[in-house]
Amino acid sequence: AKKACLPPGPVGLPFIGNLHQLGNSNLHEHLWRLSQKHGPLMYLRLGSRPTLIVSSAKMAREIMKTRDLEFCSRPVLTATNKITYNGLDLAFAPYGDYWREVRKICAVHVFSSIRVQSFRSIREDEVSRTIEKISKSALASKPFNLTTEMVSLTSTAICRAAFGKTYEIGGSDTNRFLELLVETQAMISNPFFSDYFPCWGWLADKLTGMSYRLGKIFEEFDAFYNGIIDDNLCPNRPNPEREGTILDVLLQIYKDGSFKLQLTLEHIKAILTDIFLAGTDTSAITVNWAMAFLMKNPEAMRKAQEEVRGLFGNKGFVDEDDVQQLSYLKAVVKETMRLQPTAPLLLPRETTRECSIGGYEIPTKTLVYVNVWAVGRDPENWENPYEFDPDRFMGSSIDLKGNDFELTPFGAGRRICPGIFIALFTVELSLANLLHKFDWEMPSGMNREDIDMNDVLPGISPRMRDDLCLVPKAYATGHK
Ligand code: HEM
Repeated sequence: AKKACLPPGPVGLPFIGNLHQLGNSNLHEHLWRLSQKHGPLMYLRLGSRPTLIVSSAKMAREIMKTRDLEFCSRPVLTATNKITYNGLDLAFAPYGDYWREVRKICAVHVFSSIRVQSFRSIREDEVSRTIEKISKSALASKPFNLTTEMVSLTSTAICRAAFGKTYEIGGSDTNRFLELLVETQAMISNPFFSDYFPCWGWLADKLTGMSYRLGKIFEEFDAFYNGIIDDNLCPNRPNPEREGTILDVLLQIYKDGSFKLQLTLEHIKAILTDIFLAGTDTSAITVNWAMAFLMKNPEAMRKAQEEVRGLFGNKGFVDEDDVQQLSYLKAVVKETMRLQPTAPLLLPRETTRECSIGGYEIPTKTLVYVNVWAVGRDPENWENPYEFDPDRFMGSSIDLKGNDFELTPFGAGRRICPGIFIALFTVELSLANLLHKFDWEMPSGMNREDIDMNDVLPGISPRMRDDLCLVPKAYATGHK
């Protein structure tokens, strides 16, 4: 029989494979360096898991388009499996009938353009409240923490879309819920031994206390959801704020059984967890990276501000219709996501069966990471790849919606991010208003070089270790 030829990769150690070769933070950068030596299809063994790292646009197209069906499952990992009620969600469910059905339900009822539009007023309202807060800070000429504010904005907007205004930030329940989300992000960024050493890993996870912490987080989430669901299902407590929320819509499907798949409350809770985990930090972090790039590139900042002020200088607020005219701003977002994609390795995928690609054999159940951070810096695709230059996208047809494989920060194919439009609306609207209403300066005693974009906290969506604190100066626009 023909001997399977695995893609090249660094030589590993017995037992742990290549685990010891992975740095802790900037994993994407580390893998990029390794792939420069070994090629755009690189094979690693993480403990007992075969792993493929994909680092070129050509190979990304093979994986997410040509061979998407073979590469579109997800690995069952300890942390995500637990918090998604054993994969009853959308993002971490393995490929199969179940995932197809849930994806369909969500495409129609959660992510459709009608639904996304129905939450427009929430986004605009939350952005304008943030702008008011910043205005106060501008009056006092005080530094403003953009990082925490953006997280608060996106979390509040998603909470309102999911549950209604009743559960807005400020209530102690919701604050605890948001803390839980932060703890969960940390949990899913931390590898569990059981993910790589199935025989004894569970014991190690128990000894390190990881299993216990995970169980506690899960119980708290579950209790929070139970409270909200009871409240929603209680006929004696009608509340117009809840109508049309994501939870309301999913509970309707649950009650009238109108889908092929019988939705249970556990499915609903798992889907909500996805929306919170995927939908809050990601958009906030993207705005944060964009502002950091603009601070370091004053010429791009000037152009972006001139555009939005030139077109809407006489308005008090730039709304979502206006944003559609801001082509330079959209180029800034693309350029940000090229150089610093929010999820540099996308979400992990897993092969559904053994297959061959690029002349190599890939075993079934191989863990697959597409390194879009590496693709964004590949001189094959980009001129002066390390330069932040939004102009490269002006007049270019490259979009980030999964059609152009040199720029796929939202993934592509069957597993592409279904929240892409919610995300882009949120990011572009926030950024447009931050630039329209304020000039931004470094706090006294600091200069632009002090913004350290290389020192990042590890995770699916790495973020700068230091919060981005800037001094806003009100720019006189027209009337409200
Ligand atoms: C800037 C913001 C965002 C970025 C960069 C982002 C990126 C991604 C990426 C890279 C994937 C994996 C794609 C793949 O495997 O090919 C993904 C999946 C997903 N995203 Fe997003 N996302 C963002 C915002 C959102 C928002 C706002 C929501 C929901 C409200 C959302 C919900 C999801 C879900 C449910 C999945 C799983 C889809 C599946 O596996 O079928 N995302 N996202």
